Amino acid sequence: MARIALDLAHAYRADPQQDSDYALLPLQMVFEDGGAYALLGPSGCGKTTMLNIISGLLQPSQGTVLFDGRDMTRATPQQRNIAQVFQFPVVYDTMTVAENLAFPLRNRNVPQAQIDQRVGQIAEMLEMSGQLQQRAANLSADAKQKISLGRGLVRPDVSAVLFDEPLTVIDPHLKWQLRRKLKQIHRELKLTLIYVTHDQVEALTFAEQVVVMTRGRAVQTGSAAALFERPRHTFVGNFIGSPGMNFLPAEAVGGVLRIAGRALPLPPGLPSGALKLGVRPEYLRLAAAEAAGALPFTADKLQDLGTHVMLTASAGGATGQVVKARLGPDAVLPQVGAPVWLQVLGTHTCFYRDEELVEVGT
Ligand SMILES: Nc1ncnc2c1ncn2[C@@H]1O[C@H](COP(=O)(O)OP(=O)(O)OP(=O)(O)O)[C@@H](O)[C@H]1O
Repeated sequence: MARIALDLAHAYRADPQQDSDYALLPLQMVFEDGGAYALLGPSGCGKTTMLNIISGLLQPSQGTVLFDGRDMTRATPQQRNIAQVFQFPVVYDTMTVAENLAFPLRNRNVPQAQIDQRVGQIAEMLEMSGQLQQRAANLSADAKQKISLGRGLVRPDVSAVLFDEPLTVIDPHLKWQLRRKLKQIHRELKLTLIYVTHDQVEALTFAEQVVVMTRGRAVQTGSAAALFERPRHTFVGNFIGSPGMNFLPAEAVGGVLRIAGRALPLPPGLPSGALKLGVRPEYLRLAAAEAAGALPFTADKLQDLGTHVMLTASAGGATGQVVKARLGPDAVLPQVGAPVWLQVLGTHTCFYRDEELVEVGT
């Protein structure tokens, strides 16, 4: 296992001139030894580029990759001792499941007794013990991908195991089981795992630390709770959560907070000027008319989602801003088309300037 430190940037084109020429803008990042990380972001944000730079399939156009303080920037994947699991199964059809799992160990002349022990352990973790003697050729795509996962995890001495969207081909129900399984495997094997995905549920269930990326930038690294509670960037607020955070344009001026033509009490510590107020649907509560920290909206839509009702409401005035509020079972539901007051200020409310979080004591 290794502590992996990146201090680099990458452009696929020579002589990059502007931010958009970079697949990865200059970044510093550390993956601690034994940690479970996810790289999360939309298509094209640079996840695979970062993964390939860690594995050694790609050399960064500038900067360094350190493993335990050693410069590995120019080292090959073999020298880095990395295991990789890709989107699609990489298995030998003519071999049995056991032979496939043993392959990475046999390649490194690990003694047979150790191979048997480790293959048995991994097969048990992946619930494949009953299939060890079956030929891989006869297995389903799901089972083959489980073998690929097992082959990635079988060597105890790797620097890290890298996963590139490994559950894409997996049936949705099994996917859910495997996500939880991988988390358990991480706890038991204590390998450094780095997992690329564009699926927030996958990232948040699997990883201890999620690196949220957009357009070549790692905008926040944090636990699921931190990304939910204190998104450091509006992109994170919007990308994490379903639906994402609500944002309202605001202005701190003359000792008040102006939003949608109304003046609210100014939270302490907030700098003056243009801001965005961010509040998650989970924290946007119904309020009494004219309550402090609340704003009037019009109830546009109510969706009963079984465990809760999702209210869609719009602010009056020039902004016409639309927000979503997740109403609990005790909420007195407004009539569609009727005015509704929503509590926008509270301990969970965040403020953003130039899309970055402003730290305040609300
Ligand atoms: N070999 C390449 N040559 C030129 N540009 C590339 C190459 N690979 C990726 N890019 C560009 O670099 C940027 C980042 O791509 P990357 O594949 O790292 O993103 P990603 O987040 O992994 O996306 P996806 O989820 O679609 O795989 C994109 O703009 C992409 O078009």
